[in-house]
Amino acid sequence: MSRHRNIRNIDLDDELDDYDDDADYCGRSYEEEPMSPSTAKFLYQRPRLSSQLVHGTKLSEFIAEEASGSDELHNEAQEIFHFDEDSSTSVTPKTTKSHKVADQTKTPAQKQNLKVQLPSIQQLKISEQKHTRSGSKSPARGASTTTAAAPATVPKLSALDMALAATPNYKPRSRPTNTKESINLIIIGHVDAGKSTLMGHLLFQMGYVEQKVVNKYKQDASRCGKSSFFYAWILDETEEERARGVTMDIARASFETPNRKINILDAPGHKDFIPNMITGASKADAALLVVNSTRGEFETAFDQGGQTREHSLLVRSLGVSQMVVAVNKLDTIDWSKERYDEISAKIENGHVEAGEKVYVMPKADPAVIKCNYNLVHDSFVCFF
Ligand SMILES: Nc1nc2c(ncn2[C@@H]2O[C@H](COP(=O)(O)OP(=O)(O)OP(=O)(O)O)[C@@H](O)[C@H]2O)c(=O)[nH]1
Repeated sequence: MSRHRNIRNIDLDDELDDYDDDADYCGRSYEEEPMSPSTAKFLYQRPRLSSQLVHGTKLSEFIAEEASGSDELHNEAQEIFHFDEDSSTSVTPKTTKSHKVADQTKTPAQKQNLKVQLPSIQQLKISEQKHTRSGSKSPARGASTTTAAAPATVPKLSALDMALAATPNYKPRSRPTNTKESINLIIIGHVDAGKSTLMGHLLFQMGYVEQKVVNKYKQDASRCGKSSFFYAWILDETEEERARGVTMDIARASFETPNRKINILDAPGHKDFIPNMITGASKADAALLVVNSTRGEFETAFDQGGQTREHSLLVRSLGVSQMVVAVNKLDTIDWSKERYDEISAKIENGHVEAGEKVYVMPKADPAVIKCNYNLVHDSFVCFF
């Protein structure tokens, strides 16, 4: 048997009758179920609008009655709507199509009886008229905007004013007055050039690290067989970095000169940690390139695919245009002036061509370094 119904010849009236008969299709008909007296007393008895809106009733009176003694509601209604009760003009409701069809079937007498006169409202003024358009070409629209002007008593509040009013104790945050110029200085260079040692020693000489801390690092480092790294431990703080004697991530520290605050970003020199170095370089304002002057070491780091060139090119591409070069480990070349000149010429020729400002400065053994005091006073006069 086909499960499809022949809907072409279906009688819709019969179908609707059947639908009424099956009112309790889902179990029962709610209309037929008698309501218990206890339930009925909780039902809201809505007052009939037609009984209250008798001929000539003003909307303001209706609101006042509906409030039934509630002065607050009455006042609120009066604030929102402004009525002109002397007006003779009335507003007739818009009739829908179905209403028009129903009206055509009624006699004129019936129409007269059924006519409900709505309250006379000449002007319905809404405060805070927001929908005015200055560029409107319609005269009617322009006229309505002038009559709908907000009364002088209603203050016009912007969203910001209202937010500020909601937070009465709001005070704009003032910036601290003691602001030194802050410089992010990234320390770059080939692995084992002596970056962490140089910075650790600098911080110690400036009094940012206590003597007893350095003594402890000295003891612990020598116990681990890394005695020469005790200054580097001031910045290399993780267990793995100390055990391997290699900086793996950017280490941060800062010191202050009379006019500036210098934020040190000690970058890892090993090529495996180039991404970490780039992260630090992206925040840097200036760079300190540390080169190892030891014979063979400088050449490896500078010419033979080391990180000296790579780091300096990376920081330059990230917007760092000023760089100081510290020629380190001069003790290993017995303070040779020739070697120092050779290295500094190589560096200056390799960078000045690119328009960089490069300052090459000598750097001695950490134990005898003499640049620290002068660094504090913004002077790069060093002795070697
Ligand atoms: N002889 C001598 N050795 C130095 C000098 N500066 C640092 N060193 C030694 O060089 C080694 C490496 O020093 P680090 O400070 O760890 O070098 P680094 O550049 O920070 O190393 P990474 O961060 O791992 O790239 C350590 O054994 C230091 O003691 C120096 O001026 N002279």
